[in-house]
Amino acid sequence: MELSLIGAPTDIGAGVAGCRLGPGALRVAGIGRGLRGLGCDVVDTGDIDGPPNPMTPPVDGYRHLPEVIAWNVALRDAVAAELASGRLPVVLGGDHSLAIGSISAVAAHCRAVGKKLLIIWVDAHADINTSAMTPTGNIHGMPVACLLGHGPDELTGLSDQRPAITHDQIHQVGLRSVDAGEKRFLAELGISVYDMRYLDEAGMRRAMRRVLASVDADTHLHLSLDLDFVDPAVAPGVGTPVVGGPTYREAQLCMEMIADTGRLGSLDLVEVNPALDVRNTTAELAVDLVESLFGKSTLLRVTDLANPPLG
Ligand SMILES: NC(=[NH2+])NCCC[C@H](N)C(=O)O
Ligand SMILES: [Mn+2]
Ligand SMILES: [Mn+2]
Repeated sequence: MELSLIGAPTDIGAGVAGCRLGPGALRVAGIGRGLRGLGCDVVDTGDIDGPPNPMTPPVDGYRHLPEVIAWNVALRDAVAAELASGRLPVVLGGDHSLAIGSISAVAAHCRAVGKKLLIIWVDAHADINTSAMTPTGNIHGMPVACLLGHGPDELTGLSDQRPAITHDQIHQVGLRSVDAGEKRFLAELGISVYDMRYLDEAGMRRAMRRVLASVDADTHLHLSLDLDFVDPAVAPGVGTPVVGGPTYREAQLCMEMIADTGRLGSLDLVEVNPALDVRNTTAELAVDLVESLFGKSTLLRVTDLANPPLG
């Protein structure tokens, strides 16, 4: 597997500063070393560049819109370049607004090469706010809406077509903090959601079996991993923690089941906030999860799409 790490050191879309330090923390936690240890060919392309965070209040429902656009254009181009050279991009965020640029590039690439794109959005939040319904103006709460075509033109138009993706190309897993407007919008759009109630009742395994049911040899899986997905007792270094998340083991199972498909094509690692963390715990957790995602397992397991564990 040939991977490219792309650092995006910004918290431009978040309400709390700190995840601009995420790429450095993930490197210190050994993301490159961990992946090389699994036999991956890893190139660290360094950090992309963008405007500083002015920490100003929202204007017309968006905080830092021009700066969010600039970061996402730069990231879109960096992700597109790695995909074009046949490498799997691993975005080291940065806040979750970066998924707009990252997934816009991935969606265009999949159309160009004739692959089916499926996005697994693993998060405590739905991130599907619009300027009309956002309680904060923070654009890290809006990337899913933008990718589906609901948002400012500069953010909905970053792919080869608008919208970048359709509602049937995304599954959301782990949700437990969804704003009132977002609840209505998710239902109206018919988005596939495996919230904590579902995970409590059916378990991570059954949820992921459903998420991955349509995956075949032509599928490109994109994982957008917001570290606030995991319970804050395990992942304290995030800007918008929500109690009652998946355990370490449940998060690992989610990653292992994605790994088993062999179809992971791109990855966002976002919302690690070292300024709020405890001894880099959350970045180290992220590296652990990523290792599982790229095939680390306790035993030698032989798995394939037609023959998944436990049938
Ligand atoms: N990527 C995130 N951590 N998003 C948190 C969003 C929180 C809240 N729903 C908002 O729109 O402000
Ligand atoms: Mn979140
Ligand atoms: Mn998020």
